[in-house]
Amino acid sequence: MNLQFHSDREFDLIAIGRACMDLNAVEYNCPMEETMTFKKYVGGSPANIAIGSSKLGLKAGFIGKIANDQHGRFIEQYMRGVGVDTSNMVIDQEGHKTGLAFTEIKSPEECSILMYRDEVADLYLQPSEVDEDYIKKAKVLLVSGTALAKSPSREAVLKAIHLAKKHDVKIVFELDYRGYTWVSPEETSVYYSLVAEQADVVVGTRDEFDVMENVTEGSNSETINHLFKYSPELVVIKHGVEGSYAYSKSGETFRGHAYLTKVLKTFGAGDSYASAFLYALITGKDIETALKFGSASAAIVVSKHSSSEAMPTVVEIEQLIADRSEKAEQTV
Ligand SMILES: Nc1ncnc2c1ncn2[C@@H]1O[C@H](COP(=O)(O)OP(=O)(O)OP(=O)(O)O)[C@@H](O)[C@H]1O
Ligand SMILES: O=C(O)C[C@@H](O)[C@H](O)C(=O)CO
Repeated sequence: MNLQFHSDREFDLIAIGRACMDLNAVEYNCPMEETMTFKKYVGGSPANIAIGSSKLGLKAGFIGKIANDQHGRFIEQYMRGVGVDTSNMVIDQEGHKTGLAFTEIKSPEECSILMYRDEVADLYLQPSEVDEDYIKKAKVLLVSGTALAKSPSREAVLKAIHLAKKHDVKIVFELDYRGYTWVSPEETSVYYSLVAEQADVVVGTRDEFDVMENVTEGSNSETINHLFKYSPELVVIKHGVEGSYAYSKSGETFRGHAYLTKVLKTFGAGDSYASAFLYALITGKDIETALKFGSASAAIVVSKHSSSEAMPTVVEIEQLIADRSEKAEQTV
């Protein structure tokens, strides 16, 4: 199965949501309380996905609001530097700040993120700041679930989805759940369901789908039975190091295996997976190959320090896939 995209669009992918800053612990295997140094990177799931896609050679754009200060300028310059179109990044004029994510690397298996997201600029994106002429130039609109957490960003995203539908832009909904920003699980479930039912592709972890359904320990079959009654053509459910599944509306199931690697930290897996998975789909590869691309990209990023700067090239991804399939052949 291959998804079909418009071939005549200027942008392969436009992401909407937050562009923030990651402050990653420089000391490994150390609790946050004792960590003294942090290295800054651009962060925020949709920004990471735009950066990852651009490094893979896609033409990526970004819609979001950034702070009118040194941090906001750092983010815009970095994203422009890696080839992301930043013409539709809006500079906040009301004193809102850049969202921060401090990461703790207690051990490769025990990582956590401490988020500072009060009054963050990204959640103040206004519907009037979403431009129809920009959206209609895209093959894919990548929507981050966190951008639905508060108004006016919520309405800005709903407008972008409406415009994407109007211009036949494929909507990819990355659930990207960050509990901290939401008022209640019920509220999250309402907005996640609303957007997932309108999307063409929905991507998330099993836990995030449970949040969408407001259940504990939901099942993949119930998730797809529900979503395939609506717009989605493809649903991707990730299970961490256990790998991932892609389900098509036509009834096929594809399994993606994680590539085991020397893990430095676990965060960044989801964003690198999404950018390489989408790269493969948009460039016409089949779902099995897209799953391999996503898994290989994630394996590369979890072995490195950052989420954004560590995003791999196509050559690195293809090399890892080739090395592992050669090894698998040797062990048969
Ligand atoms: N420890 C690991 N080693 C190798 N690959 C991994 C590891 N953890 C995750 N992956 C790969 O990354 C994919 C996505 O991981 P996961 O399900 O943890 O997503 P996520 O929770 O969205 O990630 P994040 O931690 O960035 O939020 C997995 O399907 C797997 O292919
Ligand atoms: O999404 C965030 O706001 C934080 C990310 O930038 C961070 O690198 C991460 O969690 C990636 O999964």
